Amino acid sequence: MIRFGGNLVLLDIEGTVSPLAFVHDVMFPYARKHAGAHIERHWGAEVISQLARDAGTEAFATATEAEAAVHELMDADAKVTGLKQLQGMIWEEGFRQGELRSRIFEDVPAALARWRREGLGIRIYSSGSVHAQRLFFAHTEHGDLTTHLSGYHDTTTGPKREAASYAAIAADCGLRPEQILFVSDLAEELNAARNAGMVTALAVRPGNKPTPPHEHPSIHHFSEIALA
Ligand SMILES: CSCCC(=O)C(=O)COP(=O)(O)O
Ligand SMILES: [Mg+2]
Repeated sequence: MIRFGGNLVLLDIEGTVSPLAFVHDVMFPYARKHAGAHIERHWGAEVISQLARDAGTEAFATATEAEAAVHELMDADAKVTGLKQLQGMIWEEGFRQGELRSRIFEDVPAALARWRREGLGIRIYSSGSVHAQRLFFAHTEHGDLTTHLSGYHDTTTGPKREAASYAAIAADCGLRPEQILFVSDLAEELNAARNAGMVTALAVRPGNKPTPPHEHPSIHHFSEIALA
């Protein structure tokens, strides 16, 4: 049990709120399958230029070349801004057409409601774009959960393994880092958050990869987070 005396819970998505398998076996394949057609429809858009920068080139000569770059970046599970924005745009179509519905762990809706009742702010920090995060929480198997959330952060704030990103989030929240509890499945992200001064907890969820030795308290269920 974690007794938290602060003001805001900051949550990662993959491996914390949602099973790793859902993101990797449903959402990523959906983006991969529709990338080519999406790139062709949005040829010339800023997201394609950003994608080219992510891929280390000035510009793509053809949509086929851009699609190949998407596949290569996705093979490496690259958490880069252009790819994440493009994925978000593709998922938007899936969510709106009812082909995608976010799978989240059973304890999440009740915990979000309880924390909000108790006066805690709840924000998300994920590599997925803010646009994708909003869609993800608006279309869950448990309904629209966005009413519980007070803010969203993605890689445009900074990489998730750098302390400066967490300092920037705290500043954006108008809070000191120690007033924020960050929950993630990755020790590297938690180390960065702790280096910025945040309180941390490792989410141990079914299907997560084993975590190397670390010094963060572990939780298996969000009911293990209680107000001090
Ligand atoms: C909006 S759900 C998709 C999440 C995503 O694209 C991703 O890479 C997962 O990263 P996280 O930081 O949530 O572990
Ligand atoms: Mg994660």
